[in-house]
Amino acid sequence: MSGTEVVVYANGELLAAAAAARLVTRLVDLQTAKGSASLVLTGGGTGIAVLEQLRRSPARDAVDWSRLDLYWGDERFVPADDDERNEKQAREALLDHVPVDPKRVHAMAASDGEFGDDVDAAAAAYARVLADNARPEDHGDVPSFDICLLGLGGEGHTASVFPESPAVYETERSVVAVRNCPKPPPTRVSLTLPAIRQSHDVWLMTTGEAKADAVALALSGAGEVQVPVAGARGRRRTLWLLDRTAAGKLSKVYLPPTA
Ligand SMILES: O=C(O)[C@H](O)[C@@H](O)[C@H](O)[C@H](O)COP(=O)(O)O
Repeated sequence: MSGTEVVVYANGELLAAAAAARLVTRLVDLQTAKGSASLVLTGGGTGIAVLEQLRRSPARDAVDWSRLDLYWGDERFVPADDDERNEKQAREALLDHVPVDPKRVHAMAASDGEFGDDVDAAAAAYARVLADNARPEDHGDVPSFDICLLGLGGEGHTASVFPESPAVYETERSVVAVRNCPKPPPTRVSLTLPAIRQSHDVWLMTTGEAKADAVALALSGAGEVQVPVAGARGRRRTLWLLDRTAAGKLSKVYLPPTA
């Protein structure tokens, strides 16, 4: 049974810097223990801010970037050079500045890629990428990601899994196409909650008062259909990294003791 932990930071910038520091430490520990590590990246302002802080970190290159397997939790189904692409934002923020192994960077297809505008084919192809990278000890078609980074929306979405959406009801497939997404761009590819739950660690990172209700609902036992982020749990650990405003509606038990 995984443990849920909540850490609250004074502001969003401190959250991003601290999350980047946590990532360096955790990735180095994993690589020391087992020779490699796997990390699922997220889109969104907080997720990209963490990558930017990681690029600027003096400890950045303690990570052996050549032994890191990189995936995405979701992707906007737009052309590869579209600024809305999570992959493009991640490359500009970090990946183009560190010596990752291109064979170990597993991006989701773009709408001008090999599948054209067929978002279902793009989703199915990514499911095959996950299956190809799963090992026997993963007991299925999805790797047991070491760390899955996720953001969340004010109505409780995570990745591109939205409340009451077809994606949130998916129990079999690991990756699905998302259409008419409430958050633009409207067409996306996303891991499903069962795939996210393959992760050893899930880190939920968010800031801002607009997220406070979703955070409080998810941490007070809300169901995943209405609050999908409530279903984003790690097998070993579920870590919530929040700024004070996003934590503003949590019961005192989660908040740091007042100084
Ligand atoms: O591709 C996406 O849009 C993200 O994966 C999405 O799930 C994001 O993480 C949240 O919407 C939070 O975004 P913000 O951090 O910008 O609020």
